[in-house]
Amino acid sequence: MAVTRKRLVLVGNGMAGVWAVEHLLKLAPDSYDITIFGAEPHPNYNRIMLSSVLAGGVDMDEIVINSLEWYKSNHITLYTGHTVTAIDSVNRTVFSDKGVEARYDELILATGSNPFMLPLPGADKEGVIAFRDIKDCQIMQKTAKTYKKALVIGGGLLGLEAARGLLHLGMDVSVVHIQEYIMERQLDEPASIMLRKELENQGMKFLLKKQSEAILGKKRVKGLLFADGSFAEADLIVMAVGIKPNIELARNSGMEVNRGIVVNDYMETSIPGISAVGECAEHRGIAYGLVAPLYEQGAVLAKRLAGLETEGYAGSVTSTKLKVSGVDVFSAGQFMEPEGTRAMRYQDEVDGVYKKLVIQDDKLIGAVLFGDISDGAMLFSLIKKSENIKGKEKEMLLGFSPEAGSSSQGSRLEGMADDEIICGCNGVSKGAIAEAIQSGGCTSVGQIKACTKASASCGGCKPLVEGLLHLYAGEAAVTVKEGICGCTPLGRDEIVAEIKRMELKTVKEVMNVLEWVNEEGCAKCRPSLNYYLGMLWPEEYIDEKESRFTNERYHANIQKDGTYSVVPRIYGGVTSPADLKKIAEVAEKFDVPLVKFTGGQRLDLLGVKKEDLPKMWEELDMPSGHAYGKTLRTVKTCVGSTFCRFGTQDALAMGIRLEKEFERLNAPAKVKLAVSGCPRNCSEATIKDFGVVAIDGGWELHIGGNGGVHVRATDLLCVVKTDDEVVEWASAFLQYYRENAGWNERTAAWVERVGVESVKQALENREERLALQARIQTTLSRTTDPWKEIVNEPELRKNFEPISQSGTI
Ligand SMILES: Cc1cc2nc3c(=O)[nH]c(=O)nc-3n(C[C@H](O)[C@H](O)[C@H](O)COP(=O)(O)OP(=O)(O)OC[C@H]3O[C@@H](n4cnc5c(N)ncnc54)[C@H](O)[C@@H]3O)c2cc1C
Ligand SMILES: NC(=O)c1ccc[n+]([C@@H]2O[C@H](COP(=O)([O-])OP(=O)(O)OC[C@H]3O[C@@H](n4cnc5c(N)ncnc54)[C@H](O)[C@@H]3O)[C@@H](O)[C@H]2O)c1
Ligand code: SF4
Ligand code: FES
Repeated sequence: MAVTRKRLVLVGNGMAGVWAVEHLLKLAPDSYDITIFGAEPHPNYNRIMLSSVLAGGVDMDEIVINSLEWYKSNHITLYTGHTVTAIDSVNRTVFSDKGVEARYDELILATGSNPFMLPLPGADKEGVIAFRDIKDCQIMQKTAKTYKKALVIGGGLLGLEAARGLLHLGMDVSVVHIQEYIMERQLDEPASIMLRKELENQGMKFLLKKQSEAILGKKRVKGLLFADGSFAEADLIVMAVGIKPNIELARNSGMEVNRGIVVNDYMETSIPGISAVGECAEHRGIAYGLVAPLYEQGAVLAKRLAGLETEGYAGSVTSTKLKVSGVDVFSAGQFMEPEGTRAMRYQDEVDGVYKKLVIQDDKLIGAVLFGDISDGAMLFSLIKKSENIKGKEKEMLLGFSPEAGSSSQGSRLEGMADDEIICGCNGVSKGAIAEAIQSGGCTSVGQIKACTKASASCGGCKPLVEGLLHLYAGEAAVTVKEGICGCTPLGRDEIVAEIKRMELKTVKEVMNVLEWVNEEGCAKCRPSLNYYLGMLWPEEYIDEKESRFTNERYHANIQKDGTYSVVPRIYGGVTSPADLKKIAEVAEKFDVPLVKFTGGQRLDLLGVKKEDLPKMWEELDMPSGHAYGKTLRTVKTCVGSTFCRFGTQDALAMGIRLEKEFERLNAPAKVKLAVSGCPRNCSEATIKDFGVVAIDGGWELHIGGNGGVHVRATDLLCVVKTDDEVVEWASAFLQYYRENAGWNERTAAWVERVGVESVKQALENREERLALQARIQTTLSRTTDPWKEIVNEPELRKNFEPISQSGTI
């Protein structure tokens, strides 16, 4: 006997509704005759990816999720370009604006949201648009061909992604934001400031604390007037100031509505037979504006419509990732430290990294990451699981260690339930990915992406997808080599080789010739190119100061309160009464709040105002200790044979000689040395990048050590007899590291990656060593003391003057 199918009508051919239908078809393929109405003239597409279309990463035809063929093969009647204008819930019928009527047994409303348009005088002028659909995207692409100036109102996720896209299209873009800092709904102040600076580096401008008052122009927009009387020119205004759920149809049909269409845990509205899902739905007082919740809602709805048991929808914890190439920002859960919570922060201005974790009752409830978001997906999973994290807080803040990380991540992934969502953007569960690997034969992230769509949108889930690949494919997993950042598919070695081969001499030239995706580059590639060019062309390359981080630009370490610390060089940790007096006098004169000995045997003057830096350096008249940059930091020594009864060699003289030899050396990452006068090793030389330990009749030379978060003991490189040999080997090692490591790669990670044997082999031939030594000498001969340079150069001193209102720290 033929089964009678029920009639299912979906209003809204967008991501939420069609996903629920797709899921239903999997659970109960023969239960319903399905009709879909969509106001837009397209099949269902990935709205998220409009940002990537605008920014040039993806073509419009690549963002279609369900082709017309899909609707056909699933026997779905599709009415595109039809807006449903009325529902007769008594006779269970819907009516479209083009005269189509459709009867239903079950009706799903998935009408999404409308962009909120500020009701400003002049908002109806030509050139004033939102950013919500394909049409808006096409208008922006067309406008950029003839017009120059764009204003984006709203510095939230959407506004910033729109602004980045418009920059890519060649427009001059300013973001008008009502608050003091951007993305305040997702970020705290430090992360927001770091983000703004990075976007400014990419060419975006900001008008902060601006209340828009009127849009000026005749037929077409000419500019925007602000409440403070100021004015900004514009040929295009994009409003991105939030969204409001599209509830008109529901309201007019007598359904209970609030901000959204009110639904219960089973996505049922107040009228029997009518459900709502996605951005239009309000569940327990929340109407979401992201895709991840709609997959969770859609799964519950599909189960119920399929007649299966479901626990119901309990609400979603959300995370966001800004989709701007070259900028890594992540935010999840409650990031603003509500009462009864404690926060842990990590800020590294040298590498441009900021992390904040918010903890309540030993559970992670929120996180903000900037610069390094590789742990975002893992942290988000912990937030969702509400797992007890006592004792693991530091590991989480400082990053799941690369060595231990794979195994600890592996066990975490193993412990995840099969239905846990790994890719929030595309609703892909752990089980679906595992199946793609185990049954589908996927052996790379690319194949998993093609097979399941996981990692195809914002890319935030990629570390987890990679983790699952390694977990289930083991040695068969193919890790595809990645570019140094989102601006290029080229890796470090290819870039260095091309710079050499084509004799590229400036950062801009490298970006142009090697076809960077972002013309301006990003916080990762700009400083690394600056380093590679300086390393390859030491005699002609002029360092690009703007490619360096704050600390290296100001030659002082920025502190959490925005002041700086000053560390003069004290060779080998040996000072004199005269120098100590000078330091004390300067500290007193400039009211330095704290004077402290560092772990590297120097004196740190903390809490110095930026404008005082040049005057202090002038009065100190000592070389910079480079306590801030990717360069030689300190050479720690013990007293050695000069005073110690165990000492076999003069560790002090050796330490001072090495520090004088290599001070100011530019390196891929910071470099620390130490010299001990006997194997008791009081200067801890075996956790330094280059450690020298005296033995009877000579020196042991050690490499690749590290203290800090991921402690690594050194490997023994060789044993030498004379002091000159120590310097020769140290020179050769440091230059070989400079020429072969990736930017920002400490010697410990580098030695681990390439293997100590390969380093030994590269250095064993004396001729090679001398050639390396000659090259490091060339580099060192070009360096100057940065403090002196600034003290003697009035133009450079100006950079330290107090900042203007829109200036940066
Ligand atoms: C540019 C952009 C980038 C985004 N990036 C992200 C991101 O990175 N991550 C993230 O999580 N979220 C992102 N979002 C948000 C995400 O796209 C939405 O959360 C998601 O699309 C909501 O899906 P929905 O189906 O509820 O609504 P929609 O996608 O808006 O779909 C609703 C559909 O219903 C149609 N419709 C409305 N009323 C009627 C009617 N009466 N009759 C017929 N059809 C009707 C509409 O035309 C629309 O096509 C982004 C949004 C935009 C605009
Ligand atoms: N990467 C992503 O996850 C992503 C990307 C794009 C859009 N989206 C989603 O799309 C939706 C829309 O994004 P959105 O950024 O418009 O919404 P939003 O509500 O997140 O941000 C709007 C921003 O506009 C600012 N604003 C409000 N009124 C203003 C005014 N008069 N002048 C200047 N600024 C003003 C607010 O302070 C806020 O920061 C959101 O739900 C968002 O989550 C997500
Ligand atoms: S390392 Fe040896 S020489 Fe140096 S202080 Fe310690 S015991 Fe003395
Ligand atoms: S979470 Fe965005 S692509 Fe997977």
